[in-house]
Formats: sequence, structure tokens, C-alpha cells
Amino acid sequence: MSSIHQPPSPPILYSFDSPNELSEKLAAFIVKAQKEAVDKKGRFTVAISGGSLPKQLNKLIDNPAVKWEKWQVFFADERCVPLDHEDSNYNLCRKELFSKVPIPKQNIHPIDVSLLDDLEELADAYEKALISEFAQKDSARFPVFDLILLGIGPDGHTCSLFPEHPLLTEEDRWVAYIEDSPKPPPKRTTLTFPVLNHALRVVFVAAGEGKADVLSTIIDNPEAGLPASRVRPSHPGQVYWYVDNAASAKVKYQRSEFKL
Ligand SMILES: O=C(O)[C@H](O)[C@@H](O)[C@H](O)[C@H](O)COP(=O)(O)O
Repeated sequence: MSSIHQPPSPPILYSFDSPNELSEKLAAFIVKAQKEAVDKKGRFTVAISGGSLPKQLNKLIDNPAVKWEKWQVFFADERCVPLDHEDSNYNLCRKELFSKVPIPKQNIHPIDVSLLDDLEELADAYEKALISEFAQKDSARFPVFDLILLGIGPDGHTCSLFPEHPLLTEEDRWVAYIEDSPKPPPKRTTLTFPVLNHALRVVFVAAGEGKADVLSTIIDNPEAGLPASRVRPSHPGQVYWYVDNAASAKVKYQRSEFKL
């Protein structure tokens, strides 16, 4: 699929009165994105982050509009630990979401933990899992996720792409690994910017006053070059911010009226 490079469209910022309203509107957005993807391709490809994000997807639980059997879920980043480890994003997403919804187990794609001793192999194997999901079907150089759900750290990281880290310049690999993550645990895999920047929709979710300073820098001062500011899909693609008013308190960027 030839991608005509268009300039990235400006981010769309939705700021809600409460985390509960944020989760409700986020669920409605995800259901709409699912419908568009399934109507077009019969499946819905999603990459999900760890941290507070899985809990913020709670309005998808018991939601009859969600067609879980159409979902193919990958991890935007993952800690290199066993899948039942308390640090595992797979385990976190399972506890907060997947154990509460009828998603077929084979539709959730964890890292291959038999390769935990060789991160190069582990990252390659995960890239191959993405290739088997995307390359045959979409024949694009990079996977085109229907939706990538991201959080932000206080240093402006997203996925496991941290400020000043050499991984920020990766232009070819779809999946990379890090052994010195400033956020513990140190060993992780992560999607790279080329993958994030080929997604149809990237949704950042941030709530609470603890995010106010970094959110203001990421959105109002992208020249600072924080990792989250470098997520600018343009093949085409759109970045959305789903935040609460506590997190956006210092952001000058214009809010959009929520609409689906
Ligand atoms: O595996 C991880 O650690 C996450 O993917 C990470 O990138 C997270 O999204 C941010 O650190 C925000 O975390 P909070 O939402 O918990 O603040």
C-alpha cells in the first residue's frame, strides 16, 4: 500500500471533567473505531500499553457493542518478565480487562517468554508475530494498527521510548528492546516510532494532576522533543488526547468539543 506522506494533522485534545467521563467517551471512540475497522477488514488491530491505561478501559467491560472476537491485541510495550509476573503488562491487562470480557485467548499476542534470556531474539520473535498479522494482509512496509493506546510518563516517555535514548532514532525495526529502562523493570520490548507513526489512530490517555506539567510540555512545546511529542502519524493518521481537566490544567492548546 503506497502511503502518500501527508503532514501530520494537529492532535485532537479532549479534556473531560472526570476520569469516569474520560473512560466513557474513550470506550465510545474505541467502539466506533472497531466498527470502521471490522466493516472494512473484518478485524480490529490494537496495541495497548501498561500503567494506568488498562484500568481506564473499564467501560468496555459488559459493553455489548464490543465485538471481542474481531480484536487482535498486541502490546505497545512489555516488560521482559514471565506472563504471570506482577510487572507483566500482559498480566495487568488480563487482570483489569481481558479476564472480564469474552476475547478469545488466541487474539491476545504476548511476547514469547521462552526467549527472555535473549532480548534480540525476543524482539525479533515479536516482530515476526506482527508481520504474520499485518504483512500478509496489509502489505505495508510497517504495520498499520487501527488503534494504538498509549500513556505518558512524567519524563514524557511513551511505550518504552524514553528521553535521550538511542531507541528514539530507530527507523527500521518494528519492535526493539531496552535493557536500561529508567522506569523499572529495566528490560522491556517496545514498538518503535515508525510503527506508532503509521497507525490510523493513536490515543494518548492521561488523567490526574501528576500529568499536568509533562502534558503541557508534550502538547504546548513539542520542540522540546519529548518522546510522546514525536508520535505524529501521517500516513494518514490522527493523534487524540483523552485527558481529564486535572491533567490538562496547564495546557494552552485548544480543546476540541467531544464528538464521534
Ligand atoms: O509499560 C509501561 O510502563 C507503560 O507502557 C508506560 O509507557 C506507561 O504507559 C507510562 O509509564 C504511563 O504510566 P501511568 O499511566 O501508570 O502513569
